[in-house]
Amino acid sequence: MQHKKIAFIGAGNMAFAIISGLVKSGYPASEIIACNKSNQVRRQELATMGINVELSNRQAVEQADVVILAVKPQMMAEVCAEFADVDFSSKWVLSVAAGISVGRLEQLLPSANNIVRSMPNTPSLIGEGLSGLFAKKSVDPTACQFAETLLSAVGQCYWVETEAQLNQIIAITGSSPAYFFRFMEAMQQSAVQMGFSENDARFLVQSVAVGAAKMVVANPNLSLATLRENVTSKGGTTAQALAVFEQHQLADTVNQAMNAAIKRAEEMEKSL
Ligand SMILES: NC(=O)C1=CN([C@@H]2O[C@H](COP(=O)(O)OP(=O)(O)OC[C@H]3O[C@@H](n4cnc5c(N)ncnc54)[C@H](O)[C@@H]3O)[C@@H](O)[C@H]2O)C=CC1
Ligand SMILES: O=C(O)[C@@H]1CCC=N1
Repeated sequence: MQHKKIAFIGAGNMAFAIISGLVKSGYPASEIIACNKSNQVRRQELATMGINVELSNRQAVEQADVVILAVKPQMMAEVCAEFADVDFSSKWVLSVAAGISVGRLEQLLPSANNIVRSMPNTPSLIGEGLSGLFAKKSVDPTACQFAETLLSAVGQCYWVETEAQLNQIIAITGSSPAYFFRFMEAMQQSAVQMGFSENDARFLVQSVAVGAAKMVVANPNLSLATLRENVTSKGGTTAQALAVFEQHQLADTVNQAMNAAIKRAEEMEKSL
């Protein structure tokens, strides 16, 4: 990848995941600037990795070829106001924020004409991320390519045609690591109630989660339904467990949850 100067505005969980992946993939730490006003421990951690740590968002932006907006959506307007008058015409912008549309970013940074919106996820921290990407047709293809190469350092990329689809990606891959964690948490709680220690319950649950996920990947020709059916002996234990999920309308619950995530992203787009 061409080594451009990249400034991360906000260096919390998501930015740290991307920065770690970039450095691991060989991107020079000296070409990365990270700005994180409120977390001294994180700044120290970044400095130890050889990242240039800046306290001023504006100074970080001024030095950069590529600006990655990685603050909480609720902070975005306030943070962009600090450098709204910087000339962005030769800079590329990559936002990872949920619920901030390209149109809104164009308002916040009027001279920016190459804005790519993305929706990464936290498995990026271990190189297993999935990032949705969206850009208007007018955006420089080299900026799109750079964004894709950058996010490929921490996982896989998936371009969407419309910005509305990026909100769907939030529900499908951005928020969803938490759905799986919640499910595993519930299984762990149940195992603890049976008398297993927290540690043993976690070991058992995480082992099966990894095994099940690897089976999905290893068997692209088997549908998820077939993989489920292969576990489910007629009149056996799994059938009884799955029947309880059905009684409680698992599929409908998941559908409602994912639509709630999309609705929230749309509300944020209107209010932020
Ligand atoms: N956590 C996740 O799974 C995902 C998060 N995102 C997006 O990433 C963005 C960041 O989220 P997280 O990393 O989870 O949040 P976070 O709270 O871990 O990180 C935000 C960071 O911004 C820093 N910050 C606050 N005010 C600042 C300011 N004025 N100037 C510079 N830095 C400032 C904070 O110290 C904090 O470390 C959000 O917009 C979120 O929508 C996107 C995909 C997944
Ligand atoms: O919960 C959120 O709003 C962010 C976006 C996707 C994951 N975390």
